[in-house]
Amino acid sequence: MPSPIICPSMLSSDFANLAAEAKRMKDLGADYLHMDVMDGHFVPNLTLGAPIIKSLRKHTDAFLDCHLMVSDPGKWVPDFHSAGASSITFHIEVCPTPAAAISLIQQVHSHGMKCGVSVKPGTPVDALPDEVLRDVDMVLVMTVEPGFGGQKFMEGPLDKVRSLRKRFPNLDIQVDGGLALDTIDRAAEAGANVIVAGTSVFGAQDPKAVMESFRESIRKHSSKW
Ligand SMILES: O=C(CO)[C@H](O)[C@H](O)COP(=O)(O)O
Ligand SMILES: [Fe+2]
Repeated sequence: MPSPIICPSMLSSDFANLAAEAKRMKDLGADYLHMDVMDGHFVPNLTLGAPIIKSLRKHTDAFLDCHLMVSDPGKWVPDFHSAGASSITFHIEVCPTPAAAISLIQQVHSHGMKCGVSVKPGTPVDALPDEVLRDVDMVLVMTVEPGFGGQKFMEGPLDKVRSLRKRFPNLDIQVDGGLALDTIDRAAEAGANVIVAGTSVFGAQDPKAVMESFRESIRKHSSKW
């Protein structure tokens, strides 16, 4: 049974103190640090790229879970590898065919990184065929439109989580967007075990308690998956 993996989204951290924020989250129990990479093209926002990952890597041995919201992820794989990224999650919407997705997954793996594949809220689960899912380490089901932190959680995408969990009982299924104390149970019940949260963790009085509640919710629901 997949175990809980809690990933604070550094998008909500104080970027001017990124190394200290990373250490704080690790010390409070984070499993992964989620790094939102946006190119101003695939999504209408710009955030960070490989140079920031490289700077941060000098200060932490944390698992850097890089969510690439970019139109041409393959172009950036070598840079993220050299920078010290632990994993790359790309969006299936940028792949013209399943073969293109499989080739990208192979490229990421050949650079020694884990690879995830993500779907936007409006993308059907059929966009993720078995031959793609067999090759990935994680699937990311977006529960907001990618581009910005602090948005309202969307319930609809949880049907995709349910269907993926039925098909792949051992797969790491990540959800991202609007995860908080009032939404975690729905995501965990549906079958998500990897939780990204920015606003609800960084905005909390007690981020450690929030992360521990997420973990508890997954433990509670995973026995019924
Ligand atoms: O990928 C993202 C946005 O595209 C972020 O990871 C996500 O929005 C996290 O922020 P919050 O928890 O505040 O919703
Ligand atoms: Fe993200």
